[in-house]
Amino acid sequence: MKRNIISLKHITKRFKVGEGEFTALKDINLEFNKGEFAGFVGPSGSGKTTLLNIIGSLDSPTEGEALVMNKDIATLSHKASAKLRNHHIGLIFQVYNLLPVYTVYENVEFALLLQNHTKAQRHKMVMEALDWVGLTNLANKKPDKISGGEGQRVAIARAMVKRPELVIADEPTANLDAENAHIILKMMKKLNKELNTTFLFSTHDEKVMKYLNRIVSLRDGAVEKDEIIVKEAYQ
Ligand SMILES: Nc1ncnc2c1ncn2[C@@H]1O[C@H](COP(=O)(O)OP(=O)(O)OP(=O)(O)O)[C@@H](O)[C@H]1O
Repeated sequence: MKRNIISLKHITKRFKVGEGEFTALKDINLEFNKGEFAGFVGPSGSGKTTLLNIIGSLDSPTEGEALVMNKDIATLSHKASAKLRNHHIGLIFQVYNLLPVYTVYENVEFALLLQNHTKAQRHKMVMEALDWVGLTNLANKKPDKISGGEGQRVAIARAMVKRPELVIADEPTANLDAENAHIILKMMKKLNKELNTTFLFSTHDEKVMKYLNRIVSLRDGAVEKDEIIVKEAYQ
């Protein structure tokens, strides 16, 4: 059965620019169900990151209602939005943002420290997440001793270790070569199928688009097209 996980109604986002305002999102209406593997595409400046930031409760809309896992992003307190992110949303960015003084293991474990797990539970969860991305052998390495592709795989493990319902990936392949891009996309697709995690991307990358089950095209802050992709090329 389909379960709604994101409901965006009449979302508008305006930024103050000098004395005036810039409208980055204009009346966005979209619904996403649990388990979707979807992406926002569109030219630079079309509003992809702004929209992902609202869905990820990193920002709030100026107008409209954004319900994410039944939580109204516009009215969440600072503490409640941090809790939503810490427990239910995994974030992956173009830059991996690994903490350089910690090992791969510790970087992934970090995502669990705000939750109430014992050290033994954390160990099991971190090793499982590193296993998902094929990096258990690098657990004790520092980020400067691993490659860019491996760094992004650690970032995926860090996002997935708390088994979030939703993962937001903003241009996750932008710094990767084609081979590494396909490796991480296959990993994310596998996690999407096995754990039914919902993935939402922002991308310019044709390689990413080939994996998506749904492509929402944005232009000038509005939805231009919303396509469900029936045939899955890489399955
Ligand atoms: N904090 C801000 N203040 C002012 N304008 C902003 C702010 N954040 C974003 N914008 C503007 O909103 C528009 C949409 O930006 P956004 O980053 O969402 O686009 P994007 O589609 O993700 O672009 P890209 O593909 O280049 O990352 C851009 O014109 C941008 O300059």
